[in-house]
Amino acid sequence: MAACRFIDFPTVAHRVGDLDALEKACEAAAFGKDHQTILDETYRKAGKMDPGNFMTRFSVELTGLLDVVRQGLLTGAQEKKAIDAELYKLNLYSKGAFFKPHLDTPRSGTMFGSLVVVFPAPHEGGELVLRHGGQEWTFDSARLLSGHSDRVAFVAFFSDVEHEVLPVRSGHRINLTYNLHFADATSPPKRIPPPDRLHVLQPIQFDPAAVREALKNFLSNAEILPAGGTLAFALRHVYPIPRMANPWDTEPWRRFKRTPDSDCEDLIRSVQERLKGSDASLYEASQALGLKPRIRFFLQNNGSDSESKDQFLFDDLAVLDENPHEYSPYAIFRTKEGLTNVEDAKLGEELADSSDNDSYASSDSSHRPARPIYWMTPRNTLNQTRWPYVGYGNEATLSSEYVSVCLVLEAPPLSERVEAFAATGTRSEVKA
Ligand SMILES: O=C(O)CCC(=O)C(=O)O
Ligand SMILES: [Fe+2]
Repeated sequence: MAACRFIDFPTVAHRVGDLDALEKACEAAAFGKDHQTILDETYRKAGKMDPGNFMTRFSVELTGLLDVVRQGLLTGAQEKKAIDAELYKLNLYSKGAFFKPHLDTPRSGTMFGSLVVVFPAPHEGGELVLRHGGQEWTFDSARLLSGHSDRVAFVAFFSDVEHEVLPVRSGHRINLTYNLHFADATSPPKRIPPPDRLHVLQPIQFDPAAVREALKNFLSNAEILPAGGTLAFALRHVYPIPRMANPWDTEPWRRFKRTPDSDCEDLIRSVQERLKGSDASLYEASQALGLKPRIRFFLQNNGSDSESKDQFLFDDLAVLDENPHEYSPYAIFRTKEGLTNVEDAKLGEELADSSDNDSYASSDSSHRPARPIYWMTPRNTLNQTRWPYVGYGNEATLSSEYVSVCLVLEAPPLSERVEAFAATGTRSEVKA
């Protein structure tokens, strides 16, 4: 059994002897790859200590940091939810240590992000570079902490943000990492206010008021879908959508399987309740504008014949008999009820459209015209699950079906929506 130690970070950070002792006490850090934990110094070179092997007086709750993180990362209903920071590791990077680009794999359905708190041991280099959606940010703890022995530097990010620690050039970079979870709904949020004069800056897409204005201006433009239409937005963050390793492995979906007499977890609702960051802002902004946003499943197919290229939006998984064969993805998703057959369309090239949902919804989707949908943010694979199947045409070919979740808005015709926007408070002007 490993010996337990008491670590006082602010002092250890400044006493060279303590730092050396800490370094010796750390183990080489491994990392997770393909469900295995491996040690590879070309990928990650750092020391680590597991939380069972040390104690510290530093409390992420008592510093008010959890509240700051909640306000900075979460919006809308999410922001009011209690979150927990689960201490994950102590990391120590000495000269030459680094950690190559990776994602922190969520370890449960409640985990949504990571928090890194860096202590004021002098160091140079060791920048944490974060990447998401083609953008890049640098968290330079060395610069933030330089000359301050009474500070910690922190960064929090969602689980779909790739990150990397650049090599430390001198000194020691010591941090604690935490897994961020949504806490059990029954436990009230820990209300510890952030310290005074601590300002949290939010990117604009996290601000529901700014998103609402942008969406309102866009839809007030008389050239945009004057007859109304369906707008779809890919979600920008990762939600716990079960993945299917192979077509026979439907176990991950079992808890969403509906039978005539058993209730099950509602996947759409659980995604909607977990919306975060810009996804939550968009949902909230659309609601505030009276646009009735919906999280829906989007199913597509890469088969070669035209029928199998069909795309659908739907809301619910199938109600199935208690028959083991019915666990097939085909049975789970092809509900054949409430499917809306859709096809990609481009703004400015709209067909005579109708905001009447029912004319496109059908129990026999192949004989109805496809409803045009306008993708406002490019489709991505963040919340997609895929399974292969053998398609039969002239020859048997291997095809795939994909299901993802997205946010869908039905824009009413121009005059109606402008009227609705006016009723939501602020005036909007129709731009010709
Ligand atoms: O040391 C850091 O800043 C990040 C560590 C990290 O990415 C991890 O432990 O997964
Ligand atoms: Fe990480």
